[in-house]
Amino acid sequence: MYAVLDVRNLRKVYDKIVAVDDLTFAVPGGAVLGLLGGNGAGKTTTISMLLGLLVPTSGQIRILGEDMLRHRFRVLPRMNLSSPYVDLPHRLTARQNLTVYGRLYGVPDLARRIDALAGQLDLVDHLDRPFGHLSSGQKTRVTLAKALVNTPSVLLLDEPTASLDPDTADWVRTLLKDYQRQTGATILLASHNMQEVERLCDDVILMQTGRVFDRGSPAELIARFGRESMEEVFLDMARGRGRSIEALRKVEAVR
Ligand SMILES: Nc1ncnc2c1ncn2[C@@H]1O[C@H](COP(=O)(O)OP(=O)(O)OP(=O)(O)O)[C@@H](O)[C@H]1O
Repeated sequence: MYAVLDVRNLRKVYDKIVAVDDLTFAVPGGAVLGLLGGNGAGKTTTISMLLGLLVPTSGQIRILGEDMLRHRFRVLPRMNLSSPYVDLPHRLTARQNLTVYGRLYGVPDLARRIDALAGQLDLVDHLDRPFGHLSSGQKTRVTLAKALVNTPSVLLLDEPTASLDPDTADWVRTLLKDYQRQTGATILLASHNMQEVERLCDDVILMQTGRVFDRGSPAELIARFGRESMEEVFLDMARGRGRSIEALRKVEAVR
């Protein structure tokens, strides 16, 4: 099957820290892949390399068939990102910020698109307020509107519901799932929120210190770890109780 995201042997070393080590995965069109790992596992570094914000130490990245290290500007118009690390100019209003991004992406009928997103993300009353005056949850929703403004085919979500209250986080997850179903977008979701991963992801890579610890659908991982939820799977990995994919391969090789 054609992989919209195709990552091979990706590695990133910062000075002496190996942040991402031999990461390989492929995501078919329309799937949602979760990158799940604790603090410092390498999730944000991976997303930054996929977008071309960071140059990998080694490895290959193809997105929508293009080699990102050579031709990322062919693909970036069809991608977008939501991240708590994205800060928008504080003096511009939410609407002005979304207008700047919408124009950069050449979004047709932009005013209407912004109004529609504001409706979906409960931002109507905040559109004309300076971004810097918004609460952190309101800012997160503006950065989500920014991530959807160009109706991306590939959406990278780094902790998309960080700083949202549980109710808002819940309907934002529904909105993202609906977006994915309606547009067929391919989504990479980095998170340490287990509910989010269980709800949104078809496939999950458990990452630990830059490496793949295990991979499967939430149901497969829960069954393999003999647990009842992804929360328990995550705690097993964090406490060194699960089996890494390398260990699983060795077991399979012996059989
Ligand atoms: N600019 C940098 N310079 C040096 N080391 C870095 C840099 N950015 C990240 N690192 C290191 O790389 C490793 C991976 O960090 P990364 O931010 O990718 O993890 P993460 O999985 O996104 O973590 P979190 O859940 O805490 O956001 C960490 O050990 C971190 O300290």
